[in-house]
Formats: sequence, C-alpha cells, structure tokens
Amino acid sequence: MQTRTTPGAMLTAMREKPPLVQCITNYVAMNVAANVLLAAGASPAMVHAAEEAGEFAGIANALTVNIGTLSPQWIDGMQAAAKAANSAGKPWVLDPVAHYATGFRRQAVADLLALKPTIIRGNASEIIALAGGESRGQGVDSRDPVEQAEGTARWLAERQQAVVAVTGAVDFVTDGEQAVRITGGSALMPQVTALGCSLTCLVGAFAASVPEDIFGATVAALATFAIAGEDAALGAAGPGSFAWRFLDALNALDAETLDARARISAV
Ligand SMILES: Nc1ncnc2c1ncn2[C@@H]1O[C@H](COP(=O)(O)OP(=O)(O)OP(=O)(O)O)[C@@H](O)[C@H]1O
Ligand SMILES: Cc1ncsc1CCO
Ligand SMILES: [Mg+2]
Repeated sequence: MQTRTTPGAMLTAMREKPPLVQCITNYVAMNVAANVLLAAGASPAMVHAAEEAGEFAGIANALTVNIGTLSPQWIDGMQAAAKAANSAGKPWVLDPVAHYATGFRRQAVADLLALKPTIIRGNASEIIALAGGESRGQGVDSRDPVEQAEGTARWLAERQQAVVAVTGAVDFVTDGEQAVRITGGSALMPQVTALGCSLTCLVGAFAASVPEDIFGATVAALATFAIAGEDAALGAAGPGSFAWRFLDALNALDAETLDARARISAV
C-alpha cells in the first residue's frame, strides 16, 4: 500500500488528537454514527441547519454529507457547509445514499458533486449509478457486487479529482491512479442499518487526522471497520447483538492488531 504510514498509526493519530467531525447525516444514522465515532475515538457533531452549518464547518476538522433523509432546508445546510469546508481547506466526504431513486436526490447529488467532495463513499449500486450506469439498488440497499463498480469508481475518481470508496463484501478504494481492495467485515453488517453512513463519518475522522494522505486515511477507516466487524461477528447471535458488539469491538481495536490483521491488496 502506498501510504506514508499504516492504518494502525493513523488510528493512533486520531485517538491522540480526536478530530471534531461535522456529520450532516440522516435521521436513521445520527445516533448510530455518533456512537461509532465516539467508540473509534473521534468527536462527532451533528450540525445541519442552513443558519449555522457553514459557520460550524469553519470550526470542524472535517465534514461529512449524507443525503439519506433529504429535505430542501437540509440541502441549503449541506451546500453552505461544503463551501465553507472548501474555503477552509478541510476535507469533506459525500455519501450519495440512494441518489438514483428520485429526481430530487439526483439533483441534490449533482449539485454536491459540483462542490468537489474530497472523498465519495457509497455502496456498489450507488457508485455504478453515479456514472449513469444501470444499478440494481433497491432504495438504500445495494444489490450489485463491488467488483462491478470498480471501473466506475476509477472513472469517477479521475473526473472528480477525489478519492472514491465502494463498500460491500470486498471494499475498493481508488484515487484514479492507485487502487486497493480491502477484505474482512461480516455479512451481518448490511443487516444493521446505517453502518455505511457511520463509516462515511469515520472516513471523515481519519481524513481530518491525516489530511496529507486522503487515500491512505480512507483505506485505514475501511480496514478499521473490516476488523471490528470480524471481531463483532464472533459470538453475535444476529444483527441485534452484532450492533452493540461492533461498538465494543471498534473501541477495543488497537493499532497493532489493526496492522497485523488488515487485509489490503493493491489492484
Ligand atoms: N457482505 C459483506 N461482508 C462483509 N462486510 C460487508 C458486507 N456488506 C457490507 N459490508 C461492510 O459493511 C460496512 C458498511 O457498508 P455497506 O456497503 O453496507 O454500506 P451502505 O450500503 O451504505 O449501508 P447503509 O446505507 O445501511 O448505511 C462496510 O464496512 C462494508 O465493508
Ligand atoms: C434506512 C434508511 N432510509 C433512509 S437513510 C437510511 C439509512 C441507511 O442508509
Ligand atoms: Mg449507504
């Protein structure tokens, strides 16, 4: 992996100086994502009102924008925050939840893409549809294999000058030049709502901690989720016990374990 430092070193950097991450996320994910960030070692703040989102982005170390439960007022807040993050040179992450489902979402995502997110994180159906491809996504759930989204991800990364992360059974990350696959996690993860949305927020936290290596930071966040997911699955009876075990596993994961077990391969 062509990163300056390891995922474990990045996790340590984040915990030593917990970044303030402004998460504009959906109603379903707000609580889940805040707990995920706290368990991992970052400071979440769910601030979305148009009246303050831009001002807050000036204080936060990174911004994440997720269109899961969209309304016009929220779009104003998202755009104000993205513009403020850009002006302040802070990384921001776009999660285009089910953008293919309605014209309202498609337009919102097109406008957000024009504001140049630093990182785009989505499931395979979402990434395929960003290139105008025919995706089989059903609402917020992916029905396409990540492998099928890899070409689109590379194209999107080049077009947007962004890092693109596609998640699923095997994750894929590219900046248009380098690319890796990350294996791990658990089949229980897509059965717990908003874990992808929470991962988007964690990607923001890693990017805030390692702004000089956005590609490596994105890979580190995904590897952290993969290993914590494996640990949480041990002994989980189903999605319910997996959800709380996942928070505990994230919190217990140390840098050495992450580096020893992360399975990241260059493509
Ligand atoms: N079949 C699977 N096996 C292992 N890990 C998985 C699997 N499916 C998803 N994951 C992991 O689950 C996490 C969330 O990714 P996912 O692709 O489910 O996001 P999402 O579809 O945007 O989720 P949501 O919309 O519910 O927030 C990632 O860390 C991903 O690697
Ligand atoms: C279930 C759901 N509906 C809108 S956003 C969301 C969270 C998972 O993406
Ligand atoms: Mg999602």
